[in-house]
Amino acid sequence: MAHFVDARTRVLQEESTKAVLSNCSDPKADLAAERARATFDVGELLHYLNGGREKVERKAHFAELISRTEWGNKSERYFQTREEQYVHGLKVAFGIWDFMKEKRLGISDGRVLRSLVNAPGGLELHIGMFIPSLISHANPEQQAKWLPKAQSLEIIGTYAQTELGHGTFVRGLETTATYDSDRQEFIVHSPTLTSTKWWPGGLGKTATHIILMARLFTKGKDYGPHAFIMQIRSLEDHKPLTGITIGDIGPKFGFNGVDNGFLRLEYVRIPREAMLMRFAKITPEGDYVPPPPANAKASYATMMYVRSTIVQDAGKFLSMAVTIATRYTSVRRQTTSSKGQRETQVLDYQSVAGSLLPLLATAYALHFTGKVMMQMYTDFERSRDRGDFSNLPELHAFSSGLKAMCTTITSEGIEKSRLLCGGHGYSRLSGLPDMYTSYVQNSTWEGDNNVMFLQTGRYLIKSLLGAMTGKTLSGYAKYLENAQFEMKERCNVSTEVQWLDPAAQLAAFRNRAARLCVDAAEQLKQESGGNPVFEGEPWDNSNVIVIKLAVAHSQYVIYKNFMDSLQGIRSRGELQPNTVRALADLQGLFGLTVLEREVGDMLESGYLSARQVKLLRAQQRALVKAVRPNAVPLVDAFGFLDYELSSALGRSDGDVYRGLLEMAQASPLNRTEEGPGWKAVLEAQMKKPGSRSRL
Ligand SMILES: CCCCCCCCCCCCCCCCCCCCCC(=O)SCCNC(=O)CCNC(=O)[C@H](O)C(C)(C)COP(=O)(O)OP(=O)(O)OC[C@H]1O[C@@H](n2cnc3c(N)ncnc32)[C@H](O)[C@@H]1OP(=O)(O)O
Ligand SMILES: Cc1cc2nc3c(=O)[nH]c(=O)nc-3n(C[C@H](O)[C@H](O)[C@H](O)COP(=O)(O)OP(=O)(O)OC[C@H]3O[C@@H](n4cnc5c(N)ncnc54)[C@H](O)[C@@H]3O)c2cc1C
Repeated sequence: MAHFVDARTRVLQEESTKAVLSNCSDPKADLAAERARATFDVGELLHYLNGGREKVERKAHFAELISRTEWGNKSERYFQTREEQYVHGLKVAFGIWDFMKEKRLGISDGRVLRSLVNAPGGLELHIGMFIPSLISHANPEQQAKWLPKAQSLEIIGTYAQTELGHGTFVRGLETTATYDSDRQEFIVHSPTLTSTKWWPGGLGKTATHIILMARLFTKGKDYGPHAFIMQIRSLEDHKPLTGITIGDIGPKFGFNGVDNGFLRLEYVRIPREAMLMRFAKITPEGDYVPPPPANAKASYATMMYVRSTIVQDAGKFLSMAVTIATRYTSVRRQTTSSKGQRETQVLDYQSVAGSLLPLLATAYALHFTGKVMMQMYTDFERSRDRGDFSNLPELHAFSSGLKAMCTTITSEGIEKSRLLCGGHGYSRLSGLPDMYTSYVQNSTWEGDNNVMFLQTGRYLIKSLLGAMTGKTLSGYAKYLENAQFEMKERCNVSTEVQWLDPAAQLAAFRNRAARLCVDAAEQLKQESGGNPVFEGEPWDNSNVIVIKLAVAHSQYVIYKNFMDSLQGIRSRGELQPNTVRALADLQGLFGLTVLEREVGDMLESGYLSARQVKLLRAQQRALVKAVRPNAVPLVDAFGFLDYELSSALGRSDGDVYRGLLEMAQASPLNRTEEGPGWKAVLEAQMKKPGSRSRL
């Protein structure tokens, strides 16, 4: 009902309103002014990063269409209960599926749609691991039987590997698959409490089938973990099959639209053909045929695929967080130095810009590394299909370290972005809390980050030891051939501006990694009392330095990818000079920010002098300033749509306060004026006789 305000009240208020308006913020104008400062053509970069104008327009068209569907409507997004989230997540998955079928779209469009709606649900593992496992582990007959059913959603699968007792140590899995040659069947069983499968996404209430990772026993011998396909629920009434107990594992830190589940198996029989037999096989008589030695780790291939996609996506999530924080801190004004002056845009505070703009640069760095990672995985698949597994060790080392590095950077980056948004960053309506709680599991799943770093460190130390005996190295570890030379190297930068040279930055990254590799190998030798031992106590006692080495190597790789990508862009003339210049500033800012954080190692090793560190810091600060005018244009170039970000603070028009007020209206607490607590609790207590007497 309209509220009547009399004339006297209005007149009295008029003066104070005028005073407030004179320096009140105008967020839309602020954002427009930021865009006017661009030193490069935003459209050009937008199209370059997103694969061309046509793809950008296609995404906007999809967003327009799906935002009008029931499953694509995001207005209730932040107010759903867990059950609502779960059911909604399923509707989204099926909605996308049908949309793709109706419009005859391929997987790359599917990725775009999934990213636009951004509502992970019970089908994540079906798409992310069940189907990929069939493709990489099943033989042609098995693929012919299962893939059509999986691809038409006749069955829904997940990947059941982790158990209550073991996640990291895959060889320690306790679920058994014991071959019975009389009936040509496997008996799958959970022999202990700790063998209960725990965590698989979609297992709780959605999946009808699983890829089961279990220890294969035949003729009394244990052959370690292998992959099997089996049905767990009836296709008629969705109830668990005999001998199978399944359920949801309860609420989690985030990602609650997904029904991560538990599973117990009690002497369940599955046919011999349930074992995925592309590489290892079992004969009807129960003889085990191992995979060729070169692909002994072939059963781990799905994990490597997923790690590669995680690396590919890390940059996208960081870019989303940075887009929200950059737009918001450009329109957020706080504190004025003198009366009558407009308050300062918070992005102009050195403390804010100094944290946020390096994150913006990092988001670009991760974008380029994501591309390199996927290219490397695709190359591996091609050679694997020809029977050539020679690049598997490098792919494993590269994807493990980058998975750990990129997810650490992005997890921390989302949280830093949230903090930079002050109080409004704590509101779910900013989009940042949900982004954090549903992203941060990337540091744990698909291999805990420290464990993944250790895999990379192991590979690097072995490479170094090989090089010392004359072995030629290839790929990103090639620099270790010169490790002895690097031990004597000193940085030759003598002016601030020399730090802008990518070669100087790359040399520092490389030198730090090479020296750490030598140190780590030395420590491992000492712990081993001679020849390095890559397991047990000597290895465990060297974990800290090995992880440090893997971090340094991954940082070197990310920087090198950024540098090489930019060189490629330059030499192919793909972007105009102004755009390349803006990217070069980001490359420098990324490089110097990481080096600045790690100077301790380089001072300790003697590679850098205290004076060179001072010069480095000064140049890093100068680059923060250089990037500042392009901050909003550079996040605009990522091309996120408002629909995609679902953030009151990240709105592309800058109208953040209206955004907060409008989005808050959907809160279920606002359904009635008095609120749900009035009748249920407040009224009875507040009107209780004697309630006015004090405590
Ligand atoms: C919506 C509809 C839309 C439709 C549209 C469609 C759009 C499409 C959109 C797409 C949607 C996507 C959705 C995504 C969702 C994804 C969700 C992901 C969820 C994540 C799930 C998980 O979380 S699932 C479980 C993962 N669980 C692990 O990740 C365990 C880690 N644990 C280990 O991985 C091993 O345990 C560990 C440590 C290596 C030790 O393994 P180990 O003990 O056997 O080995 P050792 O350490 O002894 O090493 C012995 C030698 O093996 C070498 N080696 C080791 N591994 C190797 C390997 N992989 N390859 C080669 N070599 C390897 C090593 O380098 C040594 O080599 P060397 O001897 O020469 O030095
Ligand atoms: C949201 C989510 C979804 C998941 N989805 C699935 C799924 O679909 N399917 C599935 O099978 N699994 C799934 N997982 C399980 C996931 O893969 C494991 O949690 C992960 O691999 C880590 O294993 P863990 O939990 O046993 O940790 P642990 O190995 O117990 O780690 C605990 C700590 O010990 C350290 N540590 C462990 N081993 C070593 C070592 N050898 N050297 C040094 N340090 C070590 C780790 O660094 C960590 O700090 C999911 C997990 C999460 C959180």
